[in-house]
Amino acid sequence: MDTIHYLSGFGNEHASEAIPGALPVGQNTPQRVAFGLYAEQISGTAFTAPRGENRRTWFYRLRPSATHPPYRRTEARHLRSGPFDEVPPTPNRLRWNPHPLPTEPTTFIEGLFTMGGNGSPAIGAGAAVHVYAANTSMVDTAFFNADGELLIVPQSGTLRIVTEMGVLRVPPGHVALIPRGVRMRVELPDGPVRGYICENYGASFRLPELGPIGANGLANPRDFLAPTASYEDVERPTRLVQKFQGHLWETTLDHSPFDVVAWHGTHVPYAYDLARFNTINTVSFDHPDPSIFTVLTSPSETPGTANCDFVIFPPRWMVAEHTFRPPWFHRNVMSEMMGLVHGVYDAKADQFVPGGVSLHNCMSAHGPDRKTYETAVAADLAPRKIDNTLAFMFETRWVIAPTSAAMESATLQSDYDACWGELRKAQVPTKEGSTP
Ligand SMILES: O=C(O)Cc1cc(O)ccc1O
Ligand SMILES: [Fe+2]
Repeated sequence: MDTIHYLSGFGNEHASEAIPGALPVGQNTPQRVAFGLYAEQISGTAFTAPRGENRRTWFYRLRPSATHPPYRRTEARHLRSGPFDEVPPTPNRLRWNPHPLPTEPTTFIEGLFTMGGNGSPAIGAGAAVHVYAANTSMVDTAFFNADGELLIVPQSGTLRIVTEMGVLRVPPGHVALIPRGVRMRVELPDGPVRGYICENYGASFRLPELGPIGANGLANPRDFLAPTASYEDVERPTRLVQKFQGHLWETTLDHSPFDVVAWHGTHVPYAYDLARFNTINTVSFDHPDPSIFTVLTSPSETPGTANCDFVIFPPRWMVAEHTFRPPWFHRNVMSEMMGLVHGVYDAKADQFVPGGVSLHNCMSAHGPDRKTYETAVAADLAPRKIDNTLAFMFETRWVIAPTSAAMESATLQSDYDACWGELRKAQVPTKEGSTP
């Protein structure tokens, strides 16, 4: 396994050079950059975005990215983008089993399968949810997404993600955040992989405000790790594939695009170990709203109403007294797509399995399944650790429309509704005069 060095801190102005002296000091674009390197800026926000939001990085590279022939359209297989209008959005609760691992050689790009989404890259709002399943490393191939950033949640198998800024190692239980436009090559050092992706068309993910929680807690900035510069001086034909307005385009370079010798900036990829999440929850009674578990948020223009939140349900102690401890029954204005990295999710005793997906759209009634309910109302409320589990949710202000491929997939469960089917009616004492 290669040793990877990281820089710590979400949103920092990071700087890294693979060769001492490659990074200009005190300015971005010297007349002549050291070693004849090319200075090139990538921006992830408008130049004039407020300081706290502004994201951009300066690369110092062997060749400018501009040296490429035209792109041509290429096949997108099961990768889709907004507008999600293939099938009418459904108010029904849906759940899918995991996608099988491929039997044919399949890379990360070829193994992308879009489950659904909202908004579109054309309007710069909304998010798509993809799953991936792959068994082959990308070789002499690079990918970037012009449509938004990618939050990658591995469920099985480790990803080694080579980016323009350096290398990230992302096993299950960790996540990777790849900013819009940044080139990546996904390698599978330990064999086949499967996982989830939130493709965010809106404002980039950031740490949520902490309000009365204070200055520490939830995901702490220093646990987000950016790569250090490492470059390839490779002159071999390389396929460069991009997703642009929902379609895949490709061109062929005569060199590796991972030729950045030094860089500095804020538009950088991160890896984050979800075990570092400082989970905060009730120590008295009642089950708080799951916003307490927000790792990252993409805000919309409406305060407090996210374009998309990334929320996790990690191992934690349950201590609430005189409380129904699992997630309650609810109908939410926000729409929820969930996945499970491993273990059992505390609202679903059965059939929500690692690698699976569930969808509960705006106002669709859901909550604990029957078995969870019956167990929880009968439970002795000693402190109990929910352990060996990691579920998560992409929660968004807009309805998530599934793709036609997701609706037609053999992985779609036909009997999800049945998990709430046999909940017994409450027995209230008969009140005099209550019958018409
Ligand atoms: O539906 C779900 O399982 C997600 C969820 C969890 C929770 O603890 C409270 C509300 C909610 O939507
Ligand atoms: Fe929910």
